[in-house]
Amino acid sequence: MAIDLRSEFQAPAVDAAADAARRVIDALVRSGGMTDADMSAIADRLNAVADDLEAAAPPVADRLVDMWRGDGITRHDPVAGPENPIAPPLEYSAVDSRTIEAVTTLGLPYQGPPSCVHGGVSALLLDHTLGVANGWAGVSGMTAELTLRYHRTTPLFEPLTVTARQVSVDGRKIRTTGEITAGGGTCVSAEGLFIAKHPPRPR
Ligand SMILES: CCCCCCCC(=O)SCCNC(=O)CCNC(=O)[C@H](O)C(C)(C)COP(=O)(O)OP(=O)(O)OC[C@H]1O[C@@H](n2cnc3c(N)ncnc32)[C@H](O)[C@@H]1OP(=O)(O)O
Repeated sequence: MAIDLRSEFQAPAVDAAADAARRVIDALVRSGGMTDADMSAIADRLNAVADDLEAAAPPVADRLVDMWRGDGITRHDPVAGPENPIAPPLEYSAVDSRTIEAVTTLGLPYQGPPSCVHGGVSALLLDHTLGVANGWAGVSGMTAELTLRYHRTTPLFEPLTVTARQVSVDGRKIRTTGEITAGGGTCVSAEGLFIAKHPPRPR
């Protein structure tokens, strides 16, 4: 049975605000200049929201400590972080003791070729997912090499499955593979070399 890999910490109101920001980003990209909305007024309203947030935000050093509390999966990262509006976010489940997966559908903010996912976004999703698979398997590290093969374009607006599996651990060298599939076919495959080393968590 799939195991949900969410962080031990939850903050539903923060996640709801990040979801709202994702909607705003998506709607802005979708609108562009083809809108009857008063974009100057919208810019004023969005800046007012940012003013409120900035006025109440903690010092960055304090927030960094908060971001890195606990030892499990993070909530702030740009791939799976529910509190980071640039994350889709992916929601991981464990497939087995060394394999994880997430299903996501990406929209216009992540576009590269027409109606397709940007190759750099695919690389981001895979790098992070390989890293999380390592954490799940029990030995993790930093990306030293990431080799990607783009087999076919990765569609927007369709469910994508992002999978990663830790293949081997040899001393400090961790080898991990992954792929993004759509409709059962492989769009992007990845091979990563990770070195078991971690910058200290801010405390
Ligand atoms: C849960 C969260 C998941 C997050 C996943 C996200 C992943 C990331 O984004 S990590 C950020 C991106 N990566 C980085 O910034 C890494 C930057 N690089 C570094 O910090 C270092 O070069 C690092 C850690 C990779 C290796 O440094 P260091 O610990 O000094 O390794 P070092 O002692 O030189 O080498 C150890 C072994 O690895 C090998 N190695 C190191 N780097 C590489 C490389 N790029 N390619 C091939 N082999 C390498 C060495 O040859 C050596 O092998 P051997 O033991 O056989 O001689």
